[in-house]
Amino acid sequence: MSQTLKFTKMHGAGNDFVVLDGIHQRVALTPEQLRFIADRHFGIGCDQILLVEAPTQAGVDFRYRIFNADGGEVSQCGNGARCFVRFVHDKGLTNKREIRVETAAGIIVPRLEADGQVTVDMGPPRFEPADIPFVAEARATTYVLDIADGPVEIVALSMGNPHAVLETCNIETAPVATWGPEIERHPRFPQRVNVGFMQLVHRRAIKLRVFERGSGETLACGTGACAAVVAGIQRGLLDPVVEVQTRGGALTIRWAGGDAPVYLTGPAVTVFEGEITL
Ligand SMILES: N[C@H](CCC[C@H](N)C(=O)O)C(=O)O
Repeated sequence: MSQTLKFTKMHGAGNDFVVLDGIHQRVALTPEQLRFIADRHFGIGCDQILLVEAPTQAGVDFRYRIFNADGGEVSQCGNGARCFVRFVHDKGLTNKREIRVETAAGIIVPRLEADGQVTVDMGPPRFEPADIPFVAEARATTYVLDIADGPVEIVALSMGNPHAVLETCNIETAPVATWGPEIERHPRFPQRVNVGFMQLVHRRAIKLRVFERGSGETLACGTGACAAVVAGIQRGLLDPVVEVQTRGGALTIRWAGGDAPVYLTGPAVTVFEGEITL
């Protein structure tokens, strides 16, 4: 039985999404159909598919589900959260400029700013290996991971999704294409991992490239930007407010440390509307 779905194509700093309203249309997609939608040659093309649903709990405005280009459902997407609030506001699904959104990783609070940027309370980072998840004897600030090219030092943490952050001295020549897929699937990350390569510019700016779990290298990764700044602050290398320069644009991350939430600010852009029959 074929289905025709209305969609909106959006991006946050070049991390691009197909956004589906699952409230006013029935959306039931298999992993194969999700992969087709994400395919940049045979489908629409995107890094992730975002599904807007009615909330399942009180005190929340919407539910937000995220699917990577490989068809797998995941629990958090920072750039997507910014596009989410722009979508529901522009589609008249809410007149609120700040909304509470239920995700598989917990509640997030995106807010439309007066200047058109969007700020998201992404919640606090989590460092316990079991929460990431990451196989380690005990929690540590950094870990040594054995890969084909030898041991590499990483910071491992969760922003509601798993992240490994490495430091590089040159973001342009960093081995994203080789170390990225190897670390993504490293056996110490039982649910795989997003792999960030961070170059320090100064205490209030970094450059970042991310090989994303389930999607490959993207032009920007919101939770990856959060994870990289948290890792830098944890290691005493960064101040509490940092500009993250990605290939798709600039994001701003704020974190006061400890159990404080991480705030992500950046753009959310609607590119076009369309329909697809599956
Ligand atoms: N690839 C991520 C999901 C999308 C995250 C990224 N697009 C963001 O903006 O945070 C994962 O598998 O956890």
